[in-house]
Formats: sequence, structure tokens, C-alpha cells
Amino acid sequence: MKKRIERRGYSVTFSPFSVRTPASTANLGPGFDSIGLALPIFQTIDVEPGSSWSVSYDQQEFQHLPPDGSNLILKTIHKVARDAGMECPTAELYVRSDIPLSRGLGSSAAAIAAGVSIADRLMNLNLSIDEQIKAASEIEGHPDNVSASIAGGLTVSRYADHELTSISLPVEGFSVVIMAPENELETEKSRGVIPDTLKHHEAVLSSAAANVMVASLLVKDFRKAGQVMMKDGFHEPYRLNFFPQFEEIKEKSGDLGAFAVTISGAGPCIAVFAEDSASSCVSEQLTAMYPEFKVMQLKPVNQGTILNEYPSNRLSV
Ligand SMILES: Nc1ncnc2c1ncn2[C@@H]1O[C@H](COP(=O)(O)OP(=O)(O)OP(=O)(O)O)[C@@H](O)[C@H]1O
Ligand SMILES: N[C@@H](CCO)C(=O)O
Repeated sequence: MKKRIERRGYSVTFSPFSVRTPASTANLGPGFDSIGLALPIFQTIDVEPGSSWSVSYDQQEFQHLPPDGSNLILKTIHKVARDAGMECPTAELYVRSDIPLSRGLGSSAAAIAAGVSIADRLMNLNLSIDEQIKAASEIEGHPDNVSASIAGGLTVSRYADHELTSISLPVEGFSVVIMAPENELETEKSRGVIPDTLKHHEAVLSSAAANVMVASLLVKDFRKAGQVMMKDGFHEPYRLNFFPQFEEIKEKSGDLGAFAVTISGAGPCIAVFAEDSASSCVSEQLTAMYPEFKVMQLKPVNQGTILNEYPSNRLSV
């Protein structure tokens, strides 16, 4: 079904569509700003023709987000349009999201990934996955969460000076038990405690840990993955003040059979990694031990952003 919108003397027609974007955990320990993993918590945006831009949210906890051009999804769409030198057809966006804000599960990346995908569809840009990740990284500043939200799976990326190299790898055999506290932690604040410089040999060791982690996860040697995922020197040691229970949760999760525990993105969520066979037990026990956390047992998703063309129920033409 199509709805024709008359605007500034010309008409724009497009069929309603929806964009579904997964959440993500970033870093996985030493993969700071480079490694991401898509998780099955989703944001879905219905996009319908409208005579002006609008964005509205279903759930109460998102009502404070701006409905105007300062909204991150709209800002992203407008930037992609500016960069393409095109005017984007206006649309009404209806957002439902289970990705909590500022918890280290990539909510801003999911919003940006969706914005890029919407702009791509509305202006028929046909951006490749790499071009979408690059556009999103320019806004987010680093590619780890956005690459996972866009491409799915375990993503390994480098973004510098407007140049992006990114690989998405399908993974299986393990789950992530996310421990989400009540409090939010803004990424900016959590990044503020990381030093500007690092000694060369320290960087070498953390880089080596990240390399071994990726290889181990791919060949499903989770014991080796665990050995290196907890040897980060890029960010976790500096962020510990935000996570008073981190060391204790690490120890207890290890006793329960988890192979690694990391800060999820910039936090405050904690990500506990366990082989599929152990993950239900780890999740149940952590739920019982830590009632102050919301505990979610999640199997990584190898699919990233999906765009569905379909008539929306909201359309009344
Ligand atoms: N669906 C959305 N619509 C508009 N803005 C959003 C949306 N989701 C997130 N944001 C913006 O992103 C901010 C959260 O970004 P922030 O980087 O602090 O946390 P995060 O992305 O959830 O965590 P992390 O980057 O550690 O994984 C929100 O306060 C809001 O401004
Ligand atoms: N790599 C980022 C992820 C959150 O945006 C960080 O740890 O700050």
C-alpha cells in the first residue's frame, strides 16, 4: 500500500516499512572500541510517509527522548542525506525498543544503525554493509557496537580517519548472561576515566589478548577465550570504580562454570560468557544470588539489521 505525500510542490511516495536492529555488547574485554557481538534484544521502527518528520516511542522509559531534529535517529538520517547531497523524503517513525538506554547494550548504536538503514531505504542509496557501518561509525565515533547492530554476529572492526575495515563472523556454542543493574551509566562518563596514553608493551599485551580471543571464539575453544578475555588492559582496570561488584561476580561466575566475565560496552551491564551447556545454570544461579540485577540469558544473533517492506496497521489511507 502506498501513501502519496504532497510536499513543497513535489510528491514523494514510498511504501511503509520497518527496521529491526539488535542490541550488542562491545569490547568483550580487550577488544576495546573494535569488537562487538549482536544480542537478541531488539529495537523495531515502523516507518511511514508523513508530511513532516516525527518520531514517537511506545514505551514510557523512552518518552524523554527528543521528538525533533536533535533525536539521534533523525540526526543520523539527516547526516546521511547531507553526505549524499540529497533531500530525504519525510517520514513518521514509530519506535518500540527493548534495548535499555545507557546500560552498555548499544542503544545509541542501534538507534544510529536504524537511522542509516532508514536513510538508505528512503533515498534508495543502496549502501553496502561496510558503507553503512562507516556512516554509523562516523556518528558513534567507534565501530564496535554499530558494526554488530548492522552486520550481526561477532564483528571485528577498525575505524580511523574516515576509513573503515570490518568483518562480521558468525558464532555459536556460547551464550551471554547479561547482568543489568537499575542504574544508567553514560558512555561519555565511563570513557572519561580511560587514560589518553598507554605504555607500548601494555598495548601489545592487550592487543595480543584480543587477537587470541577472536581466534578462540571462532574455533570454540572457550577455555582459551576465557583466559584472554579477562586480560584487558585498555579500559576495564580504569573503570572498576563504577563496578563495585565486578570482581566478586567474576569469581562466582567462574565457580558456576562461566568462561569469562567482562564489562558490557561502557557498562554498567556486566556480560558473563558461558558455553551453551552451562549457560542456563549460570543464569539461574546468578539470578538467585543477585536479585538487584536483571539477569538475561542471551544467545548471540548472527543477523544484524533487517528491513521489512510491509503495509503498516497504522496506515489509514
Ligand atoms: N532509540 C533511540 N532514539 C533516540 N535516541 C536514542 C535511542 N537509543 C539511544 N539513544 C540515545 O543514546 C543515549 C545512550 O547512549 P549511551 O552511549 O550513553 O549508552 P548505550 O549506547 O546504551 O551504551 P553503550 O554505548 O555502552 O553500549 C540515550 O541517552 C539517547 O540520547
Ligand atoms: N567501546 C565502547 C563501547 C561503548 O560505546 C566503550 O567501551 O566505551
